[in-house]
Amino acid sequence: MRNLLSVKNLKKVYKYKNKTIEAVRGISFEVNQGEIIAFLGPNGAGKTTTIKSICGLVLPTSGEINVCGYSPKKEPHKVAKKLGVILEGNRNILWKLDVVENIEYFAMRRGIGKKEAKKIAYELTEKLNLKDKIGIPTERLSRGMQQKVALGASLAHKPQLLLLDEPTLGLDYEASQFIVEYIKKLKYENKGILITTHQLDIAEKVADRILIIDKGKIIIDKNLDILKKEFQKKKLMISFEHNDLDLVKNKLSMYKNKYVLNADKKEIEIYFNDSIEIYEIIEILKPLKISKIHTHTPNLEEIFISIRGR
Ligand SMILES: Nc1ncnc2c1ncn2[C@@H]1O[C@H](COP(=O)(O)OP(=O)(O)OP(=O)(O)O)[C@@H](O)[C@H]1O
Repeated sequence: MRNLLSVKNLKKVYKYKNKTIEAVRGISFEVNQGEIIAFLGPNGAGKTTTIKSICGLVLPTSGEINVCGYSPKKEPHKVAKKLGVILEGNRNILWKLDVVENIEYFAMRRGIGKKEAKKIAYELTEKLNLKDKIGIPTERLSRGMQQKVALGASLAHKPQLLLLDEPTLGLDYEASQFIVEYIKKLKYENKGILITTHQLDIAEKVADRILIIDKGKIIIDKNLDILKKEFQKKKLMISFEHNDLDLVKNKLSMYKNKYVLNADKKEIEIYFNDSIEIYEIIEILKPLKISKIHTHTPNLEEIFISIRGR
């Protein structure tokens, strides 16, 4: 798998009036071909600063960034040819131009000839389902359509690495779904994609790997399936042949903070630290006629909440 982006020990300190803000505090990560990474974190965690540093829009305080072999600081034009970017708020499109003109314009700006740029523009317009919007200035399109235009513009020069900052922000279900499916297809064109979002369901649908940043530091960098498995281990659901959960309550008096009773489903959810503890709990509950023990696969939202809770 070829490496498309490497970020090493990136730091960014903003100075504003008398204040210094450590927005990014020494982060390192990589993006490879055919990989979609969800870059998650609370407001102000440092996501946009990182993305802007990769694009060369923010000058890092220290650290190294390498995009397909080039440095954003020393070789910005070469980096621009390899990178497709959607920044928050669609700033990479021209509002008076229609979809074809936008894509054509951005393709030519990245060095593609006029004839080829036109061809790409029509192809992408078709793929993005925007053919019937040709001739309409982008400012007159809906938010979802504008976002498709932005995606088209970011793909105009066939970049290898895509940085998408909140690509589905403010979009309805259908438009978000379209963008998600489109992004997934790009992975099979061997592109590498870094996507920031606060919509954890979107991250879960699209990502192979989860990168979580908090207060300028990476706290998680893991494959989504592995992350789910790790968190899965910590919770078990146990149901009984009867629905007398008071019996269960009495038996578990020693483990008061470890379980939640789920009366309508006749089951308990047990949170445990290690296999010894869960073995002990099961031994205690055995006489109450357990009918089923099953694990729960957490969704990304549950994982995120539990990481933040730590
Ligand atoms: N130009 C700037 N000057 C001063 N401080 C800044 C500047 N840009 C960002 N910051 C600060 O840097 C920190 C990180 O901001 P950043 O926009 O990178 O976070 P984020 O993770 O993208 O947040 P959000 O999810 O809200 O978009 C914040 O404390 C922010 O106020």
